Amino acid sequence: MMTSARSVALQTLIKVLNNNSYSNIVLNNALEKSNLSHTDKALATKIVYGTIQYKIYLEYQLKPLIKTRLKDKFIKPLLLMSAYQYFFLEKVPTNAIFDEANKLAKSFGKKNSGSYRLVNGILRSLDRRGEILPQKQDEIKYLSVKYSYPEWLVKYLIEQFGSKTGPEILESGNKAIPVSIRITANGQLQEVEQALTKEKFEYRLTPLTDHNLFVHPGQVVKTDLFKEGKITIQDSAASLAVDAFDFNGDEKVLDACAAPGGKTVQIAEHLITGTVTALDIHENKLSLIKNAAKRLKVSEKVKTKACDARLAKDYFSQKQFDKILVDAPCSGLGLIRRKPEIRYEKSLADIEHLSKIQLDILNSVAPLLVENGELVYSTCTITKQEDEDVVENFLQMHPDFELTTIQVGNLDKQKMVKILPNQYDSDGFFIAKFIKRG
Ligand SMILES: C[S@@+](CC[C@H](N)C(=O)[O-])C[C@H]1O[C@@H](n2cnc3c(N)ncnc32)[C@H](O)[C@@H]1O
Repeated sequence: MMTSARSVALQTLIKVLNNNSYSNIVLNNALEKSNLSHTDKALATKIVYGTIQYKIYLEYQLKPLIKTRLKDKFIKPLLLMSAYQYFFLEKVPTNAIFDEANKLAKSFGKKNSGSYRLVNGILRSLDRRGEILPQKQDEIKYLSVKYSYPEWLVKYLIEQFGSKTGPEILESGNKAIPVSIRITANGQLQEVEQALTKEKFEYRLTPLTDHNLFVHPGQVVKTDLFKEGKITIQDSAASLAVDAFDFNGDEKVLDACAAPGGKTVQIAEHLITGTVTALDIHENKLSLIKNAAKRLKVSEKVKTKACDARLAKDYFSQKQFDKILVDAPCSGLGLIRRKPEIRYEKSLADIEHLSKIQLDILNSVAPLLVENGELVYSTCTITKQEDEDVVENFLQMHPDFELTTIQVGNLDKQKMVKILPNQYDSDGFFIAKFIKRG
């Protein structure tokens, strides 16, 4: 079988769309096995993620044109990825897309199966007809197809954020992601800027913080700056959660949901004699935290432990920690730009279920905090149930805790920080800070 960017994309999409395999794992395996050039790998990646991202839109375009049952399991993924290129890759000429689709249909299909003619016919009809969208009056259906999100999620975001911001959030989830790096305590802005310039990276400060830069191209992991722990990859909004603490440097800190350790190391950078205990429910993820700590040269300040944070109160004594971070497991709806599948995988039931876990974790760690200690709660989602409602429920259950205002990064002082993904070229993120009063 031939190996080309599109054949790798098709093999990947067959597994992802038919078997629900994880796109990043299947794609990385396929790319590693291939001998594609850097440019072809980039094209295969774009086609795979773009097709998944726009699946609802593409299915809507193709459905009226598919008049027979598609027996071969490669046909639907091939039609979807061809339609993706047709509608979204402006630089690729239509004939090239269709010729490639024909070649793939011939090579993936059984001999004399007619798949090739079927694919060719459907794509030619698509070209004759062009884009279709539902009536604008049917707002939910229209936005669902236009931006390719399930209808429940469109409805949910419109209800929460209104008819202006809701669609802006949907649109932002389809935009390309600029890679954000954080300059660590080992680096200095000027030094990092000089090294990036020397290595021909473009960069600019992020609007949210002065310690994060957007860099292009994003492959900074091979630079000495990264290897020496002077920079790390971290979203600018996510980097604000740790900024919400007021550190002295001698604190005992608990990071209750820590892997892969992005915030654990950030906490450790603020500590001189203090330590941070990093928990994660998945033991196999602890090595990620240890590796991050080693690279950032903070290993001696970081302890790791496999532990369900809902049971933390059984493992640690009361008032043992001066500061606690709960960067909770969440629906991740602030990360849609990075993870195209999230929009199809999550449901309202998941949001409800996660909000219970979040509250359980907060309840479990609350007794471990000293009087006047700081508890920061953060999520990379934007749902009220997982953000503001969890805060409110926690406050009701713990009259000894009070919500305190936060001033982080370049944002004004506010009661709780809610960053929407359409605002600052960052992930959607939420931060609340409590002080424990006696
Ligand atoms: C949002 S991620 C944390 C990201 C991390 N703080 C960072 O900045 O790199 C949430 C983490 O919580 C872990 N987790 C999920 N449920 C947990 C639980 N009950 N107790 C502890 N960790 C949990 C997940 O394995 C995941 O690694």
